[in-house]
Amino acid sequence: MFKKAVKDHPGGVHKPLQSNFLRANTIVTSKPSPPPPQSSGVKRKIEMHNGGESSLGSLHSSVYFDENDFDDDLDLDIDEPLPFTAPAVSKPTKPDIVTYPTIDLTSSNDNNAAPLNGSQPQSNITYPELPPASQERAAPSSSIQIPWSSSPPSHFQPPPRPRTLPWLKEAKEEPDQEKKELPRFVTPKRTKPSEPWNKSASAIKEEQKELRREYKKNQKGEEVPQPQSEEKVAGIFLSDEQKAVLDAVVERGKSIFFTGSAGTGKSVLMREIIKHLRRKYKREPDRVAVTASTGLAACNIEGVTLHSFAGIGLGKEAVPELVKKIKKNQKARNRWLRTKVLVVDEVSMVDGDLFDKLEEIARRIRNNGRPFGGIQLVVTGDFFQLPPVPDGSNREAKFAFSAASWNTCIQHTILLTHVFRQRDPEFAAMLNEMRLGNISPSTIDAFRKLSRPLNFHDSLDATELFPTRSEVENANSQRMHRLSGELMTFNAVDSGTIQDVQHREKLLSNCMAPQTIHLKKGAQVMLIKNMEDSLVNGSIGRVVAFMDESTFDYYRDNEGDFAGGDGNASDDEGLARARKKLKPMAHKEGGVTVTRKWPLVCFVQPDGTERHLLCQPEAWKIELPNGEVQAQRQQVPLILAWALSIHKAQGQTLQRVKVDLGRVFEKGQAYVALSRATSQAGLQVTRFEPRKVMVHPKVVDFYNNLVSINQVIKPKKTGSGFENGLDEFINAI
Ligand SMILES: Nc1ncnc2c1ncn2[C@@H]1O[C@H](COP(=O)(O)OP(=O)(O)OP(=O)(O)O)[C@@H](O)[C@H]1O
Ligand SMILES: [Mg+2]
Repeated sequence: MFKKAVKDHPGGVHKPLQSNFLRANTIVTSKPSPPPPQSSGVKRKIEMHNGGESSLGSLHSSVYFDENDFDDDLDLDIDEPLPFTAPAVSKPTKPDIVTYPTIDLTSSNDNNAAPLNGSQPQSNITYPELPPASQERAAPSSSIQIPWSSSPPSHFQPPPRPRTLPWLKEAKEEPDQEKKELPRFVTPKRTKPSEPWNKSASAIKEEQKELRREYKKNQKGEEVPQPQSEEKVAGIFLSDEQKAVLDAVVERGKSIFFTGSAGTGKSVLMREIIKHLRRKYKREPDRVAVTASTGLAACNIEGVTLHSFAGIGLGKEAVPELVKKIKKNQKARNRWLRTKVLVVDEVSMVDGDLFDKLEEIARRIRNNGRPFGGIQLVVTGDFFQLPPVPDGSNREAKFAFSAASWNTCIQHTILLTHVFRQRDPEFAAMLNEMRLGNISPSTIDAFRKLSRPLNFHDSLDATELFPTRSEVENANSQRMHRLSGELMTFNAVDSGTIQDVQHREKLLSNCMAPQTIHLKKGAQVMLIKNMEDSLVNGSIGRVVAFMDESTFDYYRDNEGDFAGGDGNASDDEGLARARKKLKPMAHKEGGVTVTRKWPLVCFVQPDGTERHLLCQPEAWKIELPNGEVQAQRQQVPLILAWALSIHKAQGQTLQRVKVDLGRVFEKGQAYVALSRATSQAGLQVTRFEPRKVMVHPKVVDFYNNLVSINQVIKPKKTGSGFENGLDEFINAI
């Protein structure tokens, strides 16, 4: 069957390279290969890493090392841009690796894998006669409401305990919190903000009565009806292609690299995979290691960096030394021994040499000759986005797919094709051209037209994306200075098992939440946690007041839409009046204690509705696979959002974005910045120059050589999709 497919589609077949034995690589794509791009920017010198002498004897010498977790991706929010080098036109080279249609559809058992140094196993290849995947059928309609955003799975969980009225705190705990809708400090959706603080005295009295009634009921043990939050975080409806990857990873134990352009739901899928893997290994949670290339990306999925997981410090030494180092570190050694599945997010920033080192370390420490010591790899990222950070030496960074062991470790490469972020197919196509560095004149024109200022009829500005941290800080502090209100400072509470405060701070400095955040009324902020289905990581809003929980509770329940949204003087008067009214009542009922004030933020939804959220501290964790929380930060879930670094914006979905391409200097940066936008109407691009859209030629080669499953499977005459649905699709990978 496979031979037949190959015969029918000879162009789709490439010879595997650099592989000691055949492993299957299945690539599912519906995109035709783009022409080779013009390469530009700094030319990278690629070196192949020699793993050093790998005498096994040396593994047993006794050198003691501490666990040395260096996590620092501050450098990614680069301080100073590198000088821009004129683009050098490079001839497309032969790819270092070819992901090839040597599809091992029969092998579902990893135990069959041969040792790296073993002879080449017989390729046992069959190929199903399947029509190509129907993306249209597979994916849910792109016009459905997007119910979630980038955040770790725990953020979708309800808050730890239900809200009770402050003076009912002593009331007995609800026996089954899971079953209840859990309200948060959030107002219901409203289309129009009404006048604030317009509560009449009689209404207040009525409210007092109601509260007393509820209090009495509660004393009698009756259930107090809790205010219902309008909607819960919606369930996840994965598309068929996402489900296929999930199944291949969780049920079939495949080592997978899934990729796709920005907004194809890689992060959503990865969170779902992690959730399922955790469920699968719930009795042995340390079997699943969740890692990412950078501290920020790791923090976003509540994992650790790959360096931290490996216990290799900066990982500069040769493999034998690193192995010694790990063996002397009981915790790190155990991690290597216990791990069954290694999740790696944002792999585009993982250095290829590091990948090879880790692969060899895994085989040696685990004393297992299979690829990556038999560990199942679940890897995701988009190599057209940010590349590995150069390590400071003259050596240029090398992509993970250029690692010698990449092809042997990754059994299947799957390209997600349905773009969820941009519902407008024309805009999605423009971004895709940009991604591939192959921009047509009409697309250049269309991008140039986006230089006009954005015009929205609310108080929110577009978030400006900058390549460097200093530009971001300047832009945000200039805007803060223009605001006249009182400056409120929120300091994080940090904790964790790492006792060395400096080390812990260094880890936490990569966290999205800052140690200290200064806010004023009127400040534009971004929510950095998922709170409700419409208040998600990436939602942009404006601080309208600072208030304590009781004040918020009271007015949420009474008036709901009390904050006018623009932080003007009448709000202040209203707030003062409200406090006056609330105080005597509170004391009468047994003591509302006026606690700390938190920022009240008015978020404007894409449909124009407003939600108010009292932003109280949330937690960010850096957690090892065994559950040890190395570092934790509790902070209000906000950052200033007039400006954001491209590094911090990576992975985000933003409704209004402004990018000056004149400032962009790194490959992939322009694409990352522009692809955050959900629509052309919400994107302003200035100084658009095709030469600023820099794409690494090696990345283009890599993706060009991903062979479409459509190319090797002869479509059935009857239709373009898999006739028997998902099962067929899954069987094809
Ligand atoms: N199956 C799905 N159904 C509906 N919406 C989805 C689905 N998968 C992802 N989305 C939405 O699409 C948007 C982009 O998803 P996500 O951030 O996971 O993409 P990504 O591939 O990780 O993008 P990037 O490469 O930019 O990080 C998000 O708003 C997300 O909620
Ligand atoms: Mg993502």
